[in-house]
Amino acid sequence: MTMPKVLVSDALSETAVQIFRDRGVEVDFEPKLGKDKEKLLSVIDKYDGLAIRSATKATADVIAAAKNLKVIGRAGIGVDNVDIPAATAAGVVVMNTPYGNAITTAEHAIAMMFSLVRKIPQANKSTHQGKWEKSAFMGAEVFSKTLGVIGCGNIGAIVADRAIGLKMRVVAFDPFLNEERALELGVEKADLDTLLAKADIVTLHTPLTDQTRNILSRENIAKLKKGAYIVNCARGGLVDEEALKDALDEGHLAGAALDVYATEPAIEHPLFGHPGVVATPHLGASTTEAQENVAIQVAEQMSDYLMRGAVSNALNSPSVTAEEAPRLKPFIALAEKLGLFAGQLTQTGLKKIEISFEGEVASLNTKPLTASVVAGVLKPMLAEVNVVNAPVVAKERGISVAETSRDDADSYDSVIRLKIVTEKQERTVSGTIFGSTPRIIEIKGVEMEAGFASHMLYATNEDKPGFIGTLGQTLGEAGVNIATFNLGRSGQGEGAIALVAVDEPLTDDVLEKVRALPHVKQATALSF
Ligand SMILES: NC(=O)C1=CN([C@@H]2O[C@H](COP(=O)(O)OP(=O)(O)OC[C@H]3O[C@@H](n4cnc5c(N)ncnc54)[C@H](O)[C@@H]3O)[C@@H](O)[C@H]2O)C=CC1
Ligand SMILES: O=C(O)C(=O)COP(=O)(O)O
Repeated sequence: MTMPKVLVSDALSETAVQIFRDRGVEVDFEPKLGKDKEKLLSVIDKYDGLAIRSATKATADVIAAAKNLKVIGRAGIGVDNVDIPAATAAGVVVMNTPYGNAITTAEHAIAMMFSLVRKIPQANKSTHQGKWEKSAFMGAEVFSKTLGVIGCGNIGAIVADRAIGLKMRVVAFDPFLNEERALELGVEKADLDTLLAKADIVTLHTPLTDQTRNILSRENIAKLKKGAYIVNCARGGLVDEEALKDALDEGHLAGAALDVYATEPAIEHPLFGHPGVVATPHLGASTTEAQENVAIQVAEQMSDYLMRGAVSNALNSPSVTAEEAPRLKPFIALAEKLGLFAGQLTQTGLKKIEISFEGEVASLNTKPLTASVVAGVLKPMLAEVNVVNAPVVAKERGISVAETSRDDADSYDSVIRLKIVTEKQERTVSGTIFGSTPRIIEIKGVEMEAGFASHMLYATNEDKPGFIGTLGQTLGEAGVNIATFNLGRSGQGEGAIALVAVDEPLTDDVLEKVRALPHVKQATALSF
């Protein structure tokens, strides 16, 4: 195996570099490269992995140029700088490092809140200038004030906890926050309008998505109490910056503390220089501790994926632990091959893919197996499909995917059964693992015992004497060498199946000759 190669294109802690190397991954550490889009585009095709923070924009054109890319690792939480649909379509796993910088970012939000209400940055500047403007910096207490937390996930919950420690009241708006969790955190769960009406200080902690973009719109800013404050240590796009400026200018808001901006790096900004604004340059995650955490985590996760196939904290692919990966490997190969088998026989009108995991395989993590089956089924029809995007592609095309499991697998240790339902018919195929090799054990209800080969002939015929001879002769005359020949039938004289492994691809000409043989119902060339 050649060593996979990773580009670190943002200012990650160098600890990451050592971890990559220790785990057998080659690494180029270019902490400023991500800011130079042209350069990134020109080198990215050399890499299997890309490790980033927020400065590198992994846009669709970068992903398209990254011909060998398998994984993007975000040493941090927000992935709004990664085009996840484009990555998914290209089969690139996108992972982040949740939790690693959450405490640090929550602490920054609390620090920003105090900076805001006690005017610390302004007072600091004035005092350094020798002005001693004691009366100019009258502040406000946070004690018994209401903090409105928009987005009460990892960071929001830590902010709420710290605020409660400061004896603040906390109101939280988060559609995914249930009553039990709210009770556990000691926060009041509210809808957005209630939060806006009650909060003395609002702090934002949602990801930037289509649903959250502009969540503090002009209209919602107007709903805040007069004299309220806004703290934004999440993403710039969550707040209407123009409306925020107007609200500050009009005195509707008392101040805003901003760590993040709609466009970054923010060199110029309508709010810079505003007396009511405290600004930091996206420092939320910038502590030694947090950067150490996220660098270690991203390097471990990316190495585990590139070296062992383990997937953790992926945003577009099911998780596979490092322990599971080697056990899953042969079943992933079987799942994909069964899918390919069915997919190559299915031309149109695919409606449903049913997968049954039986025996030991049912106790494994079957999500990646299901994704592999679906990718296999769709691949002959859609060249762009891969294990990462297969579930999404199936959904987009209205193909339902159903998965069942059962502990028992009759006379095998493990069986994967696949049923394809099209507008016209149903087709089944099942397989198992012998040693670590995938084998077919059933096709259309007919018991078989066959391996997969690069090139195969699949024929259905009437079970009549002479078929094997004529088929062998036809292939022989065409110069096609038979590697293995497997036959099965549902009963004497009934429908029969031939699965023949051949040494080279079958031409249309040969297939036509096979189809013309007596008793042959259909013949298809398969490749695996
Ligand atoms: N300033 C900085 O340096 C940093 C900023 N961040 C930002 O903070 C964000 C939050 O991080 P975590 O708390 O770790 O993420 P998380 O996923 O644990 O929490 C996000 C919460 O937002 C909620 N949410 C989603 N849509 C919502 C909506 N429409 N309205 C209200 N709530 C909604 C979710 O239910 C979830 O509970 C990240 O996505 C990132 O953008 C994170 C780290 C550092
Ligand atoms: O983790 C996040 O979401 C952050 O915003 C941190 O960004 P950074 O890695 O400091 O560029």
